[in-house]
Amino acid sequence: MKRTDYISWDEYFMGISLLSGMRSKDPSTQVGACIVDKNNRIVSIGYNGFVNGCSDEDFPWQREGDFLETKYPYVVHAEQNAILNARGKSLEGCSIYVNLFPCHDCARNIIQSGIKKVYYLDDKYAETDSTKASKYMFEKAKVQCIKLEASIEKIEILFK
Ligand SMILES: O=c1[nH]c(=O)n([C@H]2C[C@H](O)[C@@H](COP(=O)(O)O)O2)cc1CO
Ligand SMILES: [Zn+2]
Repeated sequence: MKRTDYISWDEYFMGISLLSGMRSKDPSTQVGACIVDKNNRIVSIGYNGFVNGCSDEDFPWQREGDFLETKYPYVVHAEQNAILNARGKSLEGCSIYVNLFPCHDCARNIIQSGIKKVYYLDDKYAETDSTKASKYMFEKAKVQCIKLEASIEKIEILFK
């Protein structure tokens, strides 16, 4: 008889996004993204981090202050890293799993890459203009946004 406590596809892919987000050095918000094709094959993964060549030792993780002294001009968002990590492979008809609702810049890139579904968990910036713009564009571009209700509280990964 088969196991009954196995994780669902949604839990698996969102779990991979959350695990990828654990690689992020951002002290305030860790985001992970996992792009999956129609056959449930993982096409690409990413998390938020500074651009190549810009070391975490030299660049600031600050949120406030002079723009150039904050993380914002230097950090690549998880969704965009996932899209770029696909290295030009077609993402047409794919889905993206991301633990935080995408900002307007990620939304533009998601739409242009041909991704048709966005699965997310948290929408903590729902009140911002950026998120409002994302939702408006997703709606117009017919990209479906699906909030995954946490069916399980945690997934434990044991190394021993
Ligand atoms: O779509 C997104 N994808 C993504 O990777 N991020 C990252 C960029 C930053 O490192 C962090 C947001 O930082 P903060 O919550 O401190 O403003 O999350 C943020 C968003 C949306 O805000
Ligand atoms: Zn973004």
